[in-house]
Amino acid sequence: MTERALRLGTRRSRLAMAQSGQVAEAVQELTGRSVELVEITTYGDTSREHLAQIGGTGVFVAALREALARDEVDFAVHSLKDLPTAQPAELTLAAVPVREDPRDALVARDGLTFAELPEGARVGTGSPRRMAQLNAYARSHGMTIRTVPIRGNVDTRIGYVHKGELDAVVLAAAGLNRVGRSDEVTDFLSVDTILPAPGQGALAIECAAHNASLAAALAELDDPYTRAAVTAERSLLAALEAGCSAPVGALADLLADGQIVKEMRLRGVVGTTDGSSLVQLSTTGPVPETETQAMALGRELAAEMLAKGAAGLMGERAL
Ligand SMILES: NCc1[nH]cc(CCC(=O)O)c1CC(=O)O
Repeated sequence: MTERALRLGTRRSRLAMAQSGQVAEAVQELTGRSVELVEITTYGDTSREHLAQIGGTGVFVAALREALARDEVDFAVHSLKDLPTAQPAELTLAAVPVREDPRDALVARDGLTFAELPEGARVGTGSPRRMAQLNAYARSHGMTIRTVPIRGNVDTRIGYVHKGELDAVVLAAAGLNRVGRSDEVTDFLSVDTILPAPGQGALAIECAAHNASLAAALAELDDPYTRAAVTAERSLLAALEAGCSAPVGALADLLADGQIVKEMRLRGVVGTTDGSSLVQLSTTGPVPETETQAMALGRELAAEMLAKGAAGLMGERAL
């Protein structure tokens, strides 16, 4: 008996197709079953409103999840940073593969780096997190930049620079890599300066909770360190009671002594979009071995950030 093809639900954007295509190949290799891509349009793809105005989290994710719930597809691939922090009981986060480059990247005219941007440079980003940190960095380095809210897919955003409408745009390095446009990057923004969104650069592979055999097969693609890191980052986000459009950056990484992994570090930042105030803190702990431990690391840092006034800085977000 030949088993039917596995149906992978995907958004139609170039980025979604690229990441779904890569996962489809890996799953095909793993299971020996063919994988068919099923295209699904989400509200986040069709709306021209600014992401912060569409409101709530998960605009890119909801339609894929509905298709999973209706059994129209067997599994779905999401950008982990687009996933709401609450996991629905009927779905399993079957795998979090090894994370790609988590950094934000600058695509600027004339090959400019961020430090080389001229006085008053117009920098496009729709992300309050990026605005807050870019403006804070500029302030502390005596630069003046103007952040300009934009949205759209990778090609649209890069287009603003090529058409001369903006001096630069900021995008996730991982997204540019996945669609084969990393050659456009003129500067990679260090995570020491600009913390990425929780989960940035990581993928989430989700299937129905009742489909235990598929979940077990997909789990082969899981990377425990990436999963622990993104779990801590998302736990921080949830404990701050912030969503994916909030000005929150977070990154967990491993601290090693030579080859020996010693601890996990979690860094977090919250700020006002004008960059006038930031709360930026870091904590370290033993490398989490369970989801509970990873979540505790995130909650611990959130409590410290809230004690330093983080909540007051998130109030202005437009929802
Ligand atoms: N918010 C949209 C989004 N969701 C995931 C990525 C790509 C990178 C990733 O997987 O983190 C992007 C584009 C961007 O932020 O530039």
